[in-house]
Amino acid sequence: MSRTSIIEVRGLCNRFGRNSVHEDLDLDLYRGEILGVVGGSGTGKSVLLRSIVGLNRPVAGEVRLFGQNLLALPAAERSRLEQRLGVLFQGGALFSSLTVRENVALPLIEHAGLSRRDAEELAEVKLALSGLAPHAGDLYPASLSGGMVKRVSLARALALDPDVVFLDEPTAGLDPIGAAAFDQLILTLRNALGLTVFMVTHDLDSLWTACDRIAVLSQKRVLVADEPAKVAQYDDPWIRDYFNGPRGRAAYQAVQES
Ligand SMILES: Nc1ncnc2c1ncn2[C@@H]1O[C@H](COP(=O)(O)OP(=O)(O)OP(=O)(O)O)[C@@H](O)[C@H]1O
Repeated sequence: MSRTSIIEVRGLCNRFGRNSVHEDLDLDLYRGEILGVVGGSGTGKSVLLRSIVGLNRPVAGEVRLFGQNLLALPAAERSRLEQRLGVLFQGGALFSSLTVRENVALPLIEHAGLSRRDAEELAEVKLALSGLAPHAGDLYPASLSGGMVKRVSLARALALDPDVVFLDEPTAGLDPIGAAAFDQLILTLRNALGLTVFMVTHDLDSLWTACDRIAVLSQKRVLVADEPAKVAQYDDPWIRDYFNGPRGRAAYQAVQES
């Protein structure tokens, strides 16, 4: 099957003072895939995500989105391109003073120029798509469960009909049933909407259940990016411990039995 790369990261370098996070990192994201990004704590998974969506300026390298070098574009074109990306941040990053409906409507008002009324109507559609009950729109973020926060954040990430969604640890803090339901939601949305998904995760169940490929960050670069079964066999001490430790084996077994 031929694959179309819609995001190409080449020679990416990120440094914060003396802390070198990425050196010469390459990665492709293919149209329609769910890519899981894993690595030890502090290996730069979130910094990579932020570099691709334009929230972190790398010291060197290229990020090509849909064939265009993001970092070389004038601000207006860059912003247009960035609107084809939706982001679900760790913790949700919802505005606490706005209702759920207003949170999801905001990007539609600010970036798509919709009236408040139209934006709120469309927000309801996105909330339903993310598996939330109709009354959820009236709630404020403080009264939501962890699973609901993730779903509202997903609805907001989907507000502008992005081609690609970036999920930063979407199942962190959810109980196993909530996490499994979220994995299924991501799979359903990818299949129904043709989304491409970049998912930073520590969740072994998500990796085996939802991901087409896994990229492992180690030693400041992508050590390997391949199908889950191939990555699990890769000869590297961190990968061996991660996939073949008790939790890794249990997650693999659960997927085999399902
Ligand atoms: N804005 C920043 N200023 C300075 N250092 C930063 C900044 N953002 C990230 N870092 C550093 O970059 C490194 C990678 O951070 P990052 O959050 O990407 O790691 P991660 O792989 O996502 O970790 P975790 O799995 O623990 O969430 C860390 O050493 C972090 O301290």
